[in-house]
Amino acid sequence: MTLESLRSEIDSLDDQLLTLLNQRMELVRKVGELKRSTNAVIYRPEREKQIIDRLHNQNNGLMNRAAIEAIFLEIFAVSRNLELPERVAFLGPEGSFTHQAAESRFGAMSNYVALPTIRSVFESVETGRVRFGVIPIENNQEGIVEEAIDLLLEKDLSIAAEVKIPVHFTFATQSENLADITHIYSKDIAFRQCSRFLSDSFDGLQAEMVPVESTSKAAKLAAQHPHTAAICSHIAAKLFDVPILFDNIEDSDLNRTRFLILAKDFKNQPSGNDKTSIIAKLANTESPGVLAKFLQEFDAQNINLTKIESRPLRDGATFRYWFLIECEGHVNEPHLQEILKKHGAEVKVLGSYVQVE
Ligand SMILES: O=C(O)C(=O)Cc1ccccc1
Repeated sequence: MTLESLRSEIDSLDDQLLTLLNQRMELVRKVGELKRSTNAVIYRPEREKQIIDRLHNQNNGLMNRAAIEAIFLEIFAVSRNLELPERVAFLGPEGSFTHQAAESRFGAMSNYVALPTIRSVFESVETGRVRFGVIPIENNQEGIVEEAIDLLLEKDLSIAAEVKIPVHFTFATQSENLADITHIYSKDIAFRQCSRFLSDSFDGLQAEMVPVESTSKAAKLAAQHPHTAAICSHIAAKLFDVPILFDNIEDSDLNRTRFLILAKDFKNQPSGNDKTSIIAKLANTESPGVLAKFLQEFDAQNINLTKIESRPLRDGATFRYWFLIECEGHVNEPHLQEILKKHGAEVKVLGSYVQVE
């Protein structure tokens, strides 16, 4: 086959793809009309998972699961945005890891709003200025983002989905010499994930670590101030035009961060592979065994717990805590309902959503 004929075959396949995509959009539009008449939600992560699973299982071509997922998530996002452009807020500025997490879910066509703090993302979802908000929640090497966990208690939002992405850090600065750097900007959890690089490179030097709201804010600052540096994403360093001195400075190359997609009053249908996040404010935790008995109820119902985090209740001068608990399964399942019914107002479900590997 000549190059010419291969190209013309590709062109003809592209024509067919375009026709098929337009037909698909038509059908999605009809689904949208039906949904609007019943006020149902347009974003359905569990339905998207079902479609990707089905395509992956029947696939016998060159495309692997990641490729199928990348292309179809974009098709889903384009379909939803033709219906009703979704406004999605994220912890900005542009180029943050949260921005990457948001784009990996909502595609290139959504209407993005970069906000300066995690709190402002919660508030814009709360007030309805945006439909979805994306925030970082924890890192697999360094643990939780405290501010995000505390806001889950303070605000009344639901978790619609989780996203996990690998995180690699770049050291960017206008200085040619490390000894000239007076300040290094980054997000607190990013400093923790690069501690070995920092102690090896800045031992004996004077640089001050300055925590700021996000790593892309750090890049923006490093672009404005010559004798400073940022620990940020490669994308943010490029975006704000800060020269890159080192890439991949994280302590662990298995570094991953988990993000949550927040929405107001959002409920997913069961997908068959779900996770549920619960806030537990247990009464009488001064008495022995209250927390232990609560956790045993999950064991008794054969429910696997995947996370427990305690955070201060901040009710006066006491040392009392609330717990963020995550378990496998969907809130509609009877064994989880048993526990929830028993505890009434002590527990609040933040959401059941597709569990991501
Ligand atoms: O600061 C950012 O870019 C964020 O999105 C938060 C964050 C920081 C460090 C690792 C992953 C996410």
